[in-house]
Amino acid sequence: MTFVDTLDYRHDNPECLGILLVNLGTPDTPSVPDVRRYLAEFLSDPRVVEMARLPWMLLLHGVILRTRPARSAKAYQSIWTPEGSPLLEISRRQKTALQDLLSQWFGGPVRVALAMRYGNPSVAAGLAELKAANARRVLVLPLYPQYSATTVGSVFDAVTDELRRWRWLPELRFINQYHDEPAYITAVAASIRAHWAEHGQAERLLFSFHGIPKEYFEKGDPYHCQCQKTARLIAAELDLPSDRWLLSFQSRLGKSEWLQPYTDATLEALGAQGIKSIQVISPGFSVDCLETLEEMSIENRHLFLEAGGESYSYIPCLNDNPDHMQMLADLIHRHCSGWPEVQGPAVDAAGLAERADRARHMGAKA
Ligand SMILES: C=CC1=C(C)c2cc3[nH]c(cc4nc(cc5[nH]c(cc1n2)c(C)c5CCC(=O)O)C(CCC(=O)O)=C4C)c(C)c3C=C
Ligand SMILES: [Fe+2]
Ligand SMILES: [Fe+2]
Repeated sequence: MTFVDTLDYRHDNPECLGILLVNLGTPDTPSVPDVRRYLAEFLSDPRVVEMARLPWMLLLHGVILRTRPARSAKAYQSIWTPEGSPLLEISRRQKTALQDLLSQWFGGPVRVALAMRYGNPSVAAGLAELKAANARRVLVLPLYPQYSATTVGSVFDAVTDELRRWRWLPELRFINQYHDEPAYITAVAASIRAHWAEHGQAERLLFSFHGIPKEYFEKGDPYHCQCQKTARLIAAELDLPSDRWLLSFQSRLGKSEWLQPYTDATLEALGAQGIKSIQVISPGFSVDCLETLEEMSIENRHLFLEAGGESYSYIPCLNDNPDHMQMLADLIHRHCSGWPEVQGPAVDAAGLAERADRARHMGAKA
């Protein structure tokens, strides 16, 4: 076994705190070969598809990777921007904003790196960036508000698989979820209120979360419960009565049953029941991506309008808005408590409260 070494080790190398942000990942380009490469990595992950390996690999390589990439590439092409994939581009902006905030907040040097669970920049590259900065302590933040083994569990696997190869391990902490963080709930509720202020309130508000196979939930994945709680807390923060909002699960893949109710069927049913206006939001995604910009914003709009609905609006993810960045910086700050770089003159409670006020003010203007 050869390990990843630290050949430039010196006693007086300055240390820093490392923050590794990890999101799902995206193809390098929306071309069919790049989408196929990305899907092959994604769908080979046993956290994502738990089927027995041999039959699944035969099905994946024999059927799915011959058909799905063309369809998915078309969907990616419809959302691709001059800067590239929205998921990666917005994640980069989040990284820059968090680097700025945390550099001000922490008493010592801090380095924020961005990684994608599948595709690029890889988890190994993100960890290598932190290693090059001599991060002796690393906090991993998977950018998923709700825990699922398919997402957060898989980030843990990727991080630990890479670190198993290192000679000198950093101290490691791992954020598991933030589905009921008060500042997260408040930030999502504020984005809904801002949408209402501009466009008025629809008859229904639909919270749509990415689905997972129902079997995973039955085996103890807490994702379903955390989605329910997120939605309930946001509705409570908005004083929205229970008959005005609904929760559903989107993006089902394959033939097995996933978490119900499904978003597409819910929208069709609402249209058929005579509901004319709906606003939809996806509080399970940290940034806008294929699943929100194409599926929620374009495809599902057609379903609702064809079913008799008249007005459909998609409320964007929090992305890099200041409330969101403030909330994530605060989450990181708390999870780093006790580590040497966190102490020091840069942070005290009054300073933090003042910064929170400033960020809220910026958010109100944005
Ligand atoms: C087979 C299984 C899948 C499971 C389980 C799953 C869970 C899951 N995914 C997200 C977040 C995202 N998924 C995205 C795209 C995407 N998801 C799957 C499959 C599963 N996801 C596929 C095959 C794809 C690729 C696109 C396609 O071919 O349909 C994305 C968007 C990526 C982008 O580039 O924009 C996100 C984000 C969560 C949160 C989750 C479980 C909780
Ligand atoms: Fe997915
Ligand atoms: Fe539940």
